[in-house]
Amino acid sequence: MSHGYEGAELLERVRKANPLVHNITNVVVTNFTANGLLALGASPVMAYAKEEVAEMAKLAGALVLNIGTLNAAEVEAMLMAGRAANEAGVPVIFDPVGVGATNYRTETARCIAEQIKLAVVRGNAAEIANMIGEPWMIKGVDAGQGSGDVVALAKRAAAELGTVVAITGKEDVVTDGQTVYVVGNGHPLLTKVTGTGCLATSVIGAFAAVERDAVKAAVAALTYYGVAAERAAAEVGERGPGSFQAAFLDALAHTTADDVKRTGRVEQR
Ligand SMILES: Nc1ncnc2c1ncn2[C@@H]1O[C@H](COP(=O)(O)OP(=O)(O)OP(=O)(O)O)[C@@H](O)[C@H]1O
Ligand SMILES: Cc1ncsc1CCO
Ligand SMILES: [Mg+2]
Repeated sequence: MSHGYEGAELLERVRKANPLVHNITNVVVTNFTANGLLALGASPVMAYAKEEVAEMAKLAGALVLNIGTLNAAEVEAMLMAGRAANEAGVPVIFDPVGVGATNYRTETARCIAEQIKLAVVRGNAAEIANMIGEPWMIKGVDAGQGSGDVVALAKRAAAELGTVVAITGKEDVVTDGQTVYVVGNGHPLLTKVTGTGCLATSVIGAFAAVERDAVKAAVAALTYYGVAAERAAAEVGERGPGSFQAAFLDALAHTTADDVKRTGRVEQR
């Protein structure tokens, strides 16, 4: 799929299926995540109460867990939702926000990875390294980060976690520990809007809802996402992050399968 061809087909499947994506996510990105999923053509729902999360997770096409602003009640709800999703065969996607910054985050993330069968873990390089106890700077992830190192890190993480791992950054790396894909699309303005990583994780959820091969789903999602970002950046020109955020939501809605086919840059490593 060197030209994003398979990913293009998957984008059409997402839009046709309009999958329900159940998010238990952080308070910073909730609205942006819901709007991004709507723009894509999926159906977002946020539900956090332990009285309803299991029921909602079973209804959904995918469950997305994000520990960005975690607390004890929410972690309990995530585990309940995750177990219900696992029982119902609903793919669970995990975003280990800020793992390594505090012991609570690190312990919680590892607990979720141990107790819940995860389809994809999506984080930046520092978060993925910290998931498996490897030292990695929390800040300055992009500084001098050779993609070769990130590929090796992603493979180690996938092997240790027993799940597909997606590391985002200048290039996105997706692997099940064996096959590795690198997505070249994206734009630096994505790093100037909060929650673009979190939304990427939820978009992977929408693709995983219609494609059981989690590597394919994650590659297709991130290619589409990067292509949309490039389109938005071209539209905003010299204007800044605020304009980009709005243009990016528009681009998520307007980016077509054909755009992905033409401008997607995916290579197998
Ligand atoms: N330097 C860059 N150039 C192009 N695209 C980038 C760059 N850095 C990140 N991206 C893209 O930005 C999106 C978010 O990835 P990133 O790794 O920044 O997530 P994150 O650190 O979890 O972000 P957040 O926690 O703010 O949501 C991805 O689609 C990724 O490809
Ligand atoms: C800024 C911030 N703080 C906790 S979560 C979050 C959004 C990025 O994930
Ligand atoms: Mg993040």
